[in-house]
Amino acid sequence: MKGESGGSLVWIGIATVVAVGLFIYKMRKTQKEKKDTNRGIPRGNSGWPLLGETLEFIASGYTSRPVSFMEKRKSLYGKVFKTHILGKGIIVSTDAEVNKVVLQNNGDVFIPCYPKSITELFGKNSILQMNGPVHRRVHGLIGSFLKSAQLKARITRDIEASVRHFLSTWLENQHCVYVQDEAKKIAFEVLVKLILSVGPGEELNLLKKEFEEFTKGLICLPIKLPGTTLYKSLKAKERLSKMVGKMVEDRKLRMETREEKALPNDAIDVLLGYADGAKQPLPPSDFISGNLIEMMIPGEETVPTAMTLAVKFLSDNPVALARLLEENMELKRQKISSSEDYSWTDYMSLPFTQNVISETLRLANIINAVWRKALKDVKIKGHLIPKGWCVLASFTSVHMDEENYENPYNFDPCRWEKVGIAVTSSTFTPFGGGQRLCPGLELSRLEISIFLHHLVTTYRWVAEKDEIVYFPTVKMKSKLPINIMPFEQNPLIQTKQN
Ligand code: HEM
Repeated sequence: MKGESGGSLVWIGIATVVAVGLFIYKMRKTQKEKKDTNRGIPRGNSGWPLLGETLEFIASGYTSRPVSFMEKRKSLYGKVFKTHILGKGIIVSTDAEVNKVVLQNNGDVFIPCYPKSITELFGKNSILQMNGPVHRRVHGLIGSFLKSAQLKARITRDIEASVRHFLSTWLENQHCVYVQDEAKKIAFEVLVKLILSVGPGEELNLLKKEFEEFTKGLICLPIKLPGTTLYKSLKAKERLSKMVGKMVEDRKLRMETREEKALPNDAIDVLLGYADGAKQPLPPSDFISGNLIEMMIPGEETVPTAMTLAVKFLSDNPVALARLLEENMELKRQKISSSEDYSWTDYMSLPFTQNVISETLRLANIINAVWRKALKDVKIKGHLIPKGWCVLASFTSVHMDEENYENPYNFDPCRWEKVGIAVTSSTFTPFGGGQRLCPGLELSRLEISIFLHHLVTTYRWVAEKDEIVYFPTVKMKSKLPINIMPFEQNPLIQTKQN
């Protein structure tokens, strides 16, 4: 009896301490929030001690409406609010105008601030962590290379070759293929050729193997102990750096002995030309190889995801698919009758196809937001973002806002007919904006366009049931299996020919 009552007293004591602790914490929090609101810091909730609102944030990523976390807070506090996620107090903006100001004030007011696993893996030389003149120089070099006329003709042929090659293997696999895997094979091959001039073969396979291990660590717990994802990922990055570093060193030697200055052939040449005109010393090889490895990420992540989701949305929307097919068949017929090769412009001027790509990028939200840190106190539309705070500019919220898009959850490529081919605007930012606007924007559109053209004019397909998952990155849960049959059996085409 005595023992039991003693035990109860201990529990009552613990409960009292916890209750008093929580009361004091809540009091302090309320006082701090009042002070923050008086200063002009957006309203919001910092959630539980240490955890903040992280669990709710992550849980929303596992639902079919990942934007629900933002929507709930937007309805309580307005379009710009305060929260505490992933170990940081942050200000979230779901407002297109605020996002625009954040994107356009890169370097002097805002600098990128990414989760620890990403900064750890990318290292200090990453373009995502560069600022000021070095960033402008590297961004400019990559951007002009990707837009150069000489590259446009070559890359169009390279993408066509990869797409045709992989599509031709599809019927070998008992007519069932996983679109996500196939899209990764195509996009990685294209990008590695563009960046390192490495074509199909053993070297490419080894790079792909190491690269897959490396990207697994991009979003994971920041624990660097043997056996953890981050540790394995860092080891893969070391091996990749060795391989790519050797290619850079070989190229440097070849460049030194070359008499005439040639136009850059790949991204190695581009970054080795860093010092040209800028009167700066050549950056060390690990700077160059780190940036080259980083540039390969869209080959494994963003571009294949866009290709896969375009197939998913089209499979669910036969009317849009029929219009896409009609437009692409017309181009194919023209090319067959004139015996001309396809050009960059042929693919980029297919209006409905480009609208399908815009709508896919809007609805898929592959890069759902960018993270920035304020270098000084900044006031945007009356909201104070204090020095040192992070701001998350949510692209998903803007893309899924009824104020910006009618029936935002519908896949409707026709909505873009009113605005023309959308590149980027304050309410459409799949490729970011301002000084960090993605330099691979046009290349991505071209690649998706070539893939869709050859897919719809080569095969018809029936997609198996699958769903999109949004966390940690956008993916198809079962890699989007489809059952394909050759184009001749396509009833849509037969109708057209009759
Ligand atoms: C559908 C495909 C793609 C999407 C959705 C995408 C999206 C983005 C976004 C949102 C940013 C801005 C990040 C920020 O502001 O912090 C960005 C930056 C960047 N992207 Fe892409 N991207 C894609 C494809 C590509 C491709 C194919 C390449 C290159 C070969 C590429 C290279 C880059 C680079 C180098 C940056 C860094 C720019 C800088 O910080 O100055 N991206 N991308």
